[in-house]
Formats: sequence, C-alpha cells, structure tokens
Amino acid sequence: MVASYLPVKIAFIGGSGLYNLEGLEVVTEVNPETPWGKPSDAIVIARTPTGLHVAFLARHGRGHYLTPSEVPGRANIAALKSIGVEVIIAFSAVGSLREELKPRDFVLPDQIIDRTKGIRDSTFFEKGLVAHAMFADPFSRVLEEVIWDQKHVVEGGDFHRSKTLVCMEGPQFSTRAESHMYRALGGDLINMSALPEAKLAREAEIAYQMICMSTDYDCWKEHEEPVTVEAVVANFKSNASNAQKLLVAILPGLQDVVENGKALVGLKGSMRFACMTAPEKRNKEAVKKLEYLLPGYYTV
Ligand SMILES: CSC[C@H]1O[C@H](OP(=O)(O)O)[C@H](O)[C@@H]1O
Ligand SMILES: Nc1ncnc2[nH]cnc12
Repeated sequence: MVASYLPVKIAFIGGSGLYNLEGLEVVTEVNPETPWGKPSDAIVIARTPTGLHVAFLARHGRGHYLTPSEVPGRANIAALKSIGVEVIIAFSAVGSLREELKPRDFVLPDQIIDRTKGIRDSTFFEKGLVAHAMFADPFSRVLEEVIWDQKHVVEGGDFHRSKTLVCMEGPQFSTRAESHMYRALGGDLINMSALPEAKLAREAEIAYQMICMSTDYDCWKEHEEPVTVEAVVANFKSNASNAQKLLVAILPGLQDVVENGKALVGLKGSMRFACMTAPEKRNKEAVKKLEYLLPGYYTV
C-alpha cells in the first residue's frame, strides 16, 4: 500500500548548521536503500500547517559525520526522487570572495565553477549507459524567483542573487593563493557541497536551487584572520534561524510552481533524449539501476 503522504514533491537539503526542520510537524522518517546505497541519513517527512508534505535531508547526517567528499550524492538524490521529489531547495554555508557579500548575507548563486577533484561519484550514467545532461544553467530560475520573492524575511543581513559559486574539494579550506585565484576567475562565493549535488539533481530531472548563507571571507583579505571553523559556526547559528524562516515563507510559492508544472519545464523528459548509447549496446545492469531513477526511459 502506498503511504498517504506520497508523493512528496518538495524537499530541502540542510547543510552545515541546519540539521533539522523546525516548526513543522514530523510525520515519519524514511531511509530507502537505492541502487547507489543509503542516503546521508533518514529523510524526515513533515506536514506544513496547510497539509502539504515536505522532505528534509541533512547532507552531512544529523550530527555532521560525513565530509563533503563522503556525502553519498547519488543515494541522496535517488532516495529523494523515489518518494516523488520534483524540487530541491539546498542550503549551504559558504565563504564570501567579495567585500559586498558580508558574513550573514544570503545569496542565490546562478553559476558554479567546479574545483572538486574527480573523486566524487558525479553521474548516474556510467558502465554501459552514456548520457550527457545540459548544465549551462545549473540552478532553477523558477525556484530562484520563488525564493527572491520572500527575501524580506531574512533579518540582519542582505540578500543577493546572480552570483558565481566555486565548489572546492576540501575538507581543508583554501590557501590564500587559491582564494585570490578564485576571485580572479570570477568566483563570488565558495563552498564544498554544490557538486555533484546539482549535477545529480539535473540528471534526475529535479529542479534545484541552492541558498547560500555567507559565514566568512575565506582568506583573501590579507590583513584579516583567515576562515576557521569557529568563525563559520558562530555565523551559521544566526543564519540557521533565518533559514528556517525563509523555508516556511517559500512553501506557498513552491507549492504553486509544483502544482502548475512550472518547476519542471525544460526538465521533465530531458534525460530521455540525452542518452547516447544505442539500445542494443546498453548494459543491462546499468539500465536496471536507471529504472529506479527514470522508469521506462532506457528499457527496450
Ligand atoms: C563547516 S565549514 C565547511 C563546510 O560547510 C559547508 O557545508 P554545507 O555546504 O553542507 O553547508 C561547506 O560546503 C563545507 O562542507
Ligand atoms: N571559506 C569557505 N570555503 C569553503 N567552504 C566554506 N563553507 C563556509 N565557508 C567556507
């Protein structure tokens, strides 16, 4: 029997300092075993005051036991997809590479520069099933608008949009030379978590937007203390209450774009045509795994 709360179409991924949903009634927890393993932690299903069900997943696990490189990105995205998720709002604590993006400001990036090191599993398409997803615009413009409309709920910091996020490997922070290089490359923000999460969401045909919460100035300011975990933690405590308020404020807008189908425009069906592998050459195991994510797309 299908649980009454399914499908859950809206999901939140919480990052550093954001491990739980506050103020929403928890209905249950689910922990699906996907073909790519188990997600970072159990997915919490909660009910909003208007009766909408939403999902929450702590990226590093509740208690923060997974490094950015260890986060099981494929299992996280596949598990969310398996309960019906169509949109993901992902929160992240980030460093600022620009004077005007102050600690405690909120920022919606629209671009990513990939500085991960190829050690993370970053695609569902491999081993005999090849597909190339479009990724020129890594975030959802529709979700960006929904969030931007509610920017007034954030207190004690400004809200910015259309910035470029550098995603580095970590877990160590950058050197000063790297921090200057990222600025010279056009980076505005830096974190360790946007990738492969955003790529995998795209492959799963899930609309995805990251909300960045600035915690520090990294280490490009020559006469200031470089970033430390203490500084990040101090700021993400204040960011967390803004994040919880924002999360609740955007629920009606999210419900609207899910219900009117706007969230999935350009995404739904896109991976059907992104596949390059001839039907007779498709690896059966790979096709079977992809059935979990995109049922009916690659079977012949
Ligand atoms: C705690 S500082 C570095 C750490 O914080 C960010 O995590 P998340 O994106 O999950 O909020 C950053 O990406 C690093 O993983
Ligand atoms: N300076 C920084 N570099 C990378 N990830 C971060 N997360 C928060 N601050 C960061």
